[in-house]
Amino acid sequence: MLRVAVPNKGALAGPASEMLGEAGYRQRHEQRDLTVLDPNNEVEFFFLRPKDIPIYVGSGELDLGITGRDLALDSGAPVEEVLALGFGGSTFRYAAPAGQDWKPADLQGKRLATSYPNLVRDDLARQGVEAEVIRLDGAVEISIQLGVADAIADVVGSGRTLRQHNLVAFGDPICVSEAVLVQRAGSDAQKAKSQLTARLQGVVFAQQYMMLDYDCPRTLLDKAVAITPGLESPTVARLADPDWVAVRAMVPRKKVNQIMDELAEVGAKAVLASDIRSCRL
Ligand SMILES: Nc1ncnc2c1ncn2[C@@H]1O[C@H](COP(=O)(O)OP(=O)(O)OP(=O)(O)O)[C@@H](O)[C@H]1O
Ligand SMILES: O=P(O)(O)OC[C@H]1O[C@H](OP(=O)(O)OP(=O)(O)O)[C@H](O)[C@@H]1O
Ligand SMILES: [Mg+2]
Repeated sequence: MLRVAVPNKGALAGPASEMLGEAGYRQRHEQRDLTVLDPNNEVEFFFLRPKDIPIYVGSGELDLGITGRDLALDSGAPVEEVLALGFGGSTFRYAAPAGQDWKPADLQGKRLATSYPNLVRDDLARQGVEAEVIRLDGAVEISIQLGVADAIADVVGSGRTLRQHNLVAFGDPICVSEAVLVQRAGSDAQKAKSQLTARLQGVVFAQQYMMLDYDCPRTLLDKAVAITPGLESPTVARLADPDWVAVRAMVPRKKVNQIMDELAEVGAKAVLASDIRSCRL
């Protein structure tokens, strides 16, 4: 039985469970359930705090876990990334009161509040800056106005929380994070682990691509295929009208509208874009 850790709360919990559901795994119905058995797939899921997940996986108690890259690094646990999952994207940054042009060197001798003390200490050491690191559990952005810190290092998503507290981020991001699937560093390749990884990879990939279908005059096919080369090569099917063909190709989701414009420009008709739920390449 494969044992897999999944975030039980916070920013990663919902998307992680959705992705596992999309990959065909049974997920919990009750928010409070701490375990779910999926006997058909021979997997047991453990719903844990995302911060604790690297500890369980690093100790070898659990085979795989979903957590944030930033949390995995801060934990210092011996885990390695198997797959980046494409959700929970954030940066981890220094921030301080607006109105001054802050640089990391300005942190010398200052009090710096954070929930990720190891990540911060490592970065300060790399930059040769000595600062007092104050460890807080959350709501770090308020610590400056409450007088316990001069600057912070915290997760930035949309940037809204920083703006609300009149703080500005500065310096290069300490970490560019997203949700990741981790295993114990150096652990063996195992069939059950590879199967779960491949299924998640299929969902991650499907979310990055869309399927395009369109009709195209046979004389313009080469131009259209150059716009939508597909992964291997697009599928081209005959239509009842011998002068026309139907084309089907996967395209990167981010470029889909631009590609549809280009196809329309070369003379394609009935251009349809649809979501892909999962795929195996
Ligand atoms: N606003 C956000 N946008 C994107 N990712 C975020 C955001 N907030 C947190 N994350 C990511 O989610 C992970 C952990 O955050 P989460 O809020 O789930 O845990 P936590 O803050 O430790 O728990 P708690 O909320 O109970 O204190 C990190 O990897 C972080 O990068
Ligand atoms: O840039 P934004 O989109 O505003 O998001 C960033 C905020 O989100 C997270 O907080 P969370 O909700 O996890 O609360 P916490 O501080 O208690 O962990 C993070 O710690 C920041 O405070
Ligand atoms: Mg949080």
